[in-house]
Order: sequence, then structure tokens, then C-alpha cells
Amino acid sequence: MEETRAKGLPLHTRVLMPRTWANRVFACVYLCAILALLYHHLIAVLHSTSMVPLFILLADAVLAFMWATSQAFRMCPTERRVFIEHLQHYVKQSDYPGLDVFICTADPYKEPPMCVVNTALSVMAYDYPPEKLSVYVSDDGGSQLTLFAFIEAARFATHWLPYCRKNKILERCPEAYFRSSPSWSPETAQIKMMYERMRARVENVVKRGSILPDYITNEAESEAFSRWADGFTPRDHPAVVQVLLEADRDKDITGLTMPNLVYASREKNMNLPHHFKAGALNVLLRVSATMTNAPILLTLDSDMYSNDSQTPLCALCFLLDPCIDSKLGFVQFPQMFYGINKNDTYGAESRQSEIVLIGMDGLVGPTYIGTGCFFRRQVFLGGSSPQLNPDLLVSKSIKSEEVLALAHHVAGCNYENQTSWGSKMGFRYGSLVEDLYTGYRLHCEGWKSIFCNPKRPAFLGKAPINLNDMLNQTVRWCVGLLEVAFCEHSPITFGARSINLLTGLCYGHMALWPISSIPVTIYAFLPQLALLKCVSIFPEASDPWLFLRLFLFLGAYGQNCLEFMLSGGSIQRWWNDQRVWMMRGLSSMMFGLVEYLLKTIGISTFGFSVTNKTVGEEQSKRYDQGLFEFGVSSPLLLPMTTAAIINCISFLWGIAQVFTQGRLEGILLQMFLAGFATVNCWPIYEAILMRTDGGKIPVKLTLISIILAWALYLTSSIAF
Ligand SMILES: O=c1ccn([C@@H]2O[C@H](COP(=O)(O)OP(=O)(O)O[C@H]3O[C@H](CO)[C@@H](O)[C@H](O)[C@H]3O)[C@@H](O)[C@H]2O)c(=O)[nH]1
Ligand SMILES: [Mn+2]
Repeated sequence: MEETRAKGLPLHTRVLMPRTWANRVFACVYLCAILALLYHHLIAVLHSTSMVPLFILLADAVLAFMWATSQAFRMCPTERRVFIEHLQHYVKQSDYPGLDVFICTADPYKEPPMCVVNTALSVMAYDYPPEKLSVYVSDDGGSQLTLFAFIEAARFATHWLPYCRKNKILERCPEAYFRSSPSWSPETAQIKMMYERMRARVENVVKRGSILPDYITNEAESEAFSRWADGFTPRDHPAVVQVLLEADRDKDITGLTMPNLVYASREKNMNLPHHFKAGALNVLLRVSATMTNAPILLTLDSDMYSNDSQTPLCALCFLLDPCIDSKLGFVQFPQMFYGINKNDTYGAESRQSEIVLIGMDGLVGPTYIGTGCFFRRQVFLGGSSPQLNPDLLVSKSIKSEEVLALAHHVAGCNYENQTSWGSKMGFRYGSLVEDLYTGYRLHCEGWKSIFCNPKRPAFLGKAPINLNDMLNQTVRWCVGLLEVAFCEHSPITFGARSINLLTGLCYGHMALWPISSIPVTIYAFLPQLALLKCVSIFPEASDPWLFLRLFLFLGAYGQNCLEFMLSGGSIQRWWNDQRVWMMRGLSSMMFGLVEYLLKTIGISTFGFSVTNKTVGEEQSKRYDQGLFEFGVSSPLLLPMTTAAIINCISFLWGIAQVFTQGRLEGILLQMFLAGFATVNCWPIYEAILMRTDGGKIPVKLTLISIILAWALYLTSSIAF
């Protein structure tokens, strides 16, 4: 093996990105500027009787903290290259390790079964020996509709897999393949017809909400559905584990073996906590241990289909490298999306998260982001040997009674009682962002990880395409992040000690992300209200301190913009991205903070509400036009509509001041802030005043915002 390496056939290489030194130098300069400003603020607070300098100090202190922790991402940003073509020199295909793929779904109406089926088909068609590949689907929705869809999919797969293999299809997610209108041939037409027939049957069943008796074709199927007896509800039902395809026994239409395909819906009981997705994944860890127990795992969300059939080989280039650190625990691929509109209205593209992952990759490795991640099974065993003794069983047929009995047993809701599942073993419980938390705890235990970011996206998923869904998703993240920030193993204290300082700061930055809402809120209201009251709160235009602020503002924004563009984003996308940050600051992050507090004192039981993956036609048309989708009268929208009104009025008021009294000197910065916010709020004004479609801001919401703005104006007299 060493010899192959010496011949210059590496499996992968890594380099520090060229920007590293520029980042480090800039960090030093910027740090001095921040310290000077904070010192200046402190003096101001000590010499003032008003509350204003205190607020400004608070805002800037939080921004400074976020900036300082974010430097950890910028010290060693790393780029990797992978050479799949060299893998053959290291390992024969027949020696590839087994691969168990876990796909989670939780609600047949928010996550259409056809979408989950497409995800499963795309991975079943991986360029990987089928007898070594198993796909496990976890259905937390406990829905026979989803099971029905998978029974159909298993049948279709026996045609789809050989079709892909024979025609060397690149796009192995059927929906994506047919969407990209492939060249026509009788064979293509035939497979497309089969796909459409399957889709029609599944969608029909989902629309009816039940399965027509003549859709059930055999004894085994009718027995499977018979488990949906009276009293079976999504939140209260026994475990259902159904083997839909078995490798070596089930063959495709050309006679080659199919991969395993297993449907599992764990037992649910209303009185027991089920730990959401982490709980679902732990059940799959155990169910798969009773059946195939592959040493490599891949976790996927219901909507993340595989966009590249060679991805497992990419992961193997790291996991099988004889020279790699033996503590390498997982290989994370980025989360990318399809169907994003031209300017990415809701900032879904997540260039920022790519910057984070690239940055962490240069330290001990990226965190786990919930989907598109290959693990060694070993990392979840918590150092102990597994409690089940799977070696005994894996030689048996996965359809055998013993195996199925054990699989049902480990999918039961009492199985985890008095065990270390969720604390020392498996995916970790205790946060709504189980991914970040699990990644963090694994890093604390000494595991390392790698970020693999190939040119052709390995996976593609769906991002929310309306404001309300997006904001609700972020509220959930914020609650989860704060749970990590203030857990007993807090990143900044415990993490920085047990991993290393920089990684601890990275996790601290991510976990405390929601506190950015403090400066965003202060800067969205305070200077503008002061302007309306004719109070100037920043230095005059001739004062050098003004330039320091300008440098800090432009420096941070400029660096952010530059990084965004360097990672392949466009300037319009960056603009939308920074706007979405402010919108989140005024809504999700703030609501997340409040929800977290309520949850901590036991008033609320904020859970995992699954993000909606379906959209109406009208909505998706508006999305494609780049229009914001407000539509609902959600309280989440109130702070931003109120801020929009106040900023616009104070900006206009400021202009009036300049013209009538000729005073610009003292209010320049306040005017700049109000103007900047007004430009950012443009879609809000449009949605209040100019739009008539279903995505406009409801009148009720506008009226409440006006009242709120007025109330704020009146109460602000206390501060000035
Ligand atoms: O009780 C639950 C809740 C969710 N899920 C599944 O979890 C996945 C992610 O849910 P989604 O609603 O799509 O959440 P997102 O906010 O889009 O997901 C991001 O954030 C989550 C953590 O909040 C991570 O788990 C995800 O991987 C990450 O993509 C989906 O496949 C769900 O089916 C379950 O299996 N059981
Ligand atoms: Mn999702």
C-alpha cells in the first residue's frame, strides 16, 4: 500500500486555502479596531447618564463576540481533492465494506412519499456492489401510505437499477432524471411510463388517505397492512419492520441481485419521549445491526437524493485510506439544494455554512449536519461492544423469524430504558439540532471528521421556499442551538478543553448564533427612534471615531461578501443572504431565545416540527419570480414589519431635517443605518402597499405593526 502512495497515487490531498494568510493578518487589524471601539464605548457608558450607550455597548459586545469566535473558521480553511480512480489500487471491489443507508421520514403530508421514494431509489442505484448495500427507511409518521409507496418502489427498482447500469445514467433519482428530459428512446419511454404509473398509484393513495383493496397484490402485503389496525395512530402504535427487498434472494429483471430495502416504523407511545430524529436514527442503528450490521453508514433526510452514484467511493477514499488517522469517525458532504430561484430569496444556498465546514475541516473536522454523512458504525458504540450480538444473526436471512423478532424488539420504545443510548451511544439526545450536538459530542470523545466537497454535488435537497416555513425552521434550530450552548458540556468551557480551543470556539459560535438577534434588534430600532426624537447618538461626521465604525462595518461586510463570492456565490445572492440574516435576527432568533427560555423553565414543550416539503403552484410561481412569500399573519413577521415602518419613517424624517434645518453632521450615521435598513426592507413595503397576490402582507398584520411602531415611538421618550 505504501508503495502505491509512493508511486504518486494518493487517494486524496489537502491544502490550506490561499486566503489563510490574508485572513490572519486581517483578523489582527480588525481585532485592534474592535478593542479600541469597546474601550471607547466603556468610557461613554461611564460618563453618561442615559441608557443609550449601554445598549450600544451591549450590541457591539455581542457582535465582537460573534466576530471573535468566527475567526476560528478563518485560521485554517482547508481544501481537499479526492481521487476515486486510485481506489482500485488500494482495494478490490469485492472487498468493499458493507454500507447501510438510513433515510428518515416523519409525515406523509409534509414529506410526500414519492419524494422519499426518489431518495431511496437514487441510493439503491449507487455504483456499489448491491449485495453490500442496504437501505433502511425510518417512518416516524407511522403511515401505511409510506409503506405502500415503498412496496411500489421495490418493484420499480427491479427495472430502474438495471436501466441506470446499462445506460450509464448519471442522474439516478428518477424524478430528477425525467425532469431533465433525457434523450428519447423506446426503452426510456417504457421506463418513464412505469415510473408515471407508480407515481399515479402512490399519489392517488396519498390523496385518498387509504389503500384501495385492489392495490394490494399478495398475501405478504396484505399481512403488512393488517398491522394498521384500529387504534393505530402516528403517535401511538407498535413497531412495524418490513423487509421489502432482500439481497441475494430478490433479483432485478436481468437476474442480478437487488440491494436490501427495509421499512421500519418504531414503536410509539404517547407517554414516552421519542427524541425525534435522533431517536429514529438510533432505532435504525439497532434494526440494521440485527440485519446487516455494515461497518459504514450513511444518513439522509427524506428529501436529500443522491446526485452522484460514485459518492460512496469518495467516502471510501478517506475511510479505507491505510494512512488515515484511526480516529476518523465520519465524512461529511455539504448540504445543497435544488430548485433554488435565481437570486436565492431565502438565502438557502448556505455559502456561510460551507465557510464554516471548510474552516472546521482544517481543525479536527466539520461537524455533522444531519444529512449526507458517512459514519463508521463504531463511533456510535460508545467504546463498548454492542449490546445485541449481531454476528450471530447476520448470517441468517433478514426475513427469518428470529431476525425479524429481534428487529421488532430493538425498535420498541422501552428498549432504551436504563441504557446509554442517546447519552454515550448512538445519536445524542438533548437538543433539537441533534446533528450538531452529536457531531460535537463525537469530537469531544476524540473522533475526527472530514469535509468532502466534490464539484458535482453529492446530494441535493429541498429548501423551504416561503418565509414562514423558513423562519419556523430557524426558530427550531435556534432552540436546539441554545440547548447545545447551555448544556452541561458547553462548547466554550468543556469543548475548548476537550477538543481544542479553536474547535471549541467554532462550536461556541454556532451554538450561540441566536444571540446575534440582540445587536440586530438594537440597531434596527434604537438609532432610528433616536433620529425621530432628534437625538444624535453617534459621533459627528468629522469625528475620527466615526471612521473607526465605518471601517468595522465595511470590514465585516466586505469580508463576508468576498468570502461568499469566492465560494461561488453571486452578488445578488449575497445581498439576499445578508438580508435574510437580519430578518432572522428580528424574528426566528428572537423567538428562538424566548422559546428556549420558556422550555428551560418548563412552560413550553417546543418540539421538532418537520419542515414542509410541498408547495402550491401559485406559491412556487411567485418564488420563481423572486417574490417574498408573506401570506400568513404570523407573529414571527411582526418585528420585521414594525422595523420596516420605523426605519422608513425615520429615514424620511432625517431627510426632512437635513433640508429644513441643514443638520446632517450629527445624524449622518443614524441616517445611514435607517437608509440601509430601508433598502433592505424594500420587499416588505412592496408586500404592504403594492401587491395584491396571495403572498402579500395581510392587512391585519400591517395594522398591528403600525400600532406597535407608534407604541415604540411613544415609549422611547423614556430612553432619550
Ligand atoms: O421526529 C422526527 C422529526 C424529523 N425527522 C426527520 O428529520 C429530517 C429533517 O427534518 P426537516 O424537517 O427536513 O428539518 P430541516 O430543518 O430541514 O433539517 C435540518 O436540521 C435538522 C436539525 O434540526 C437536521 O436533522 C437535518 O438533517 C437538517 O437538514 C427529515 O427527514 C425528517 O423526516 C424524523 O425522522 N423524526
Ligand atoms: Mn430538510
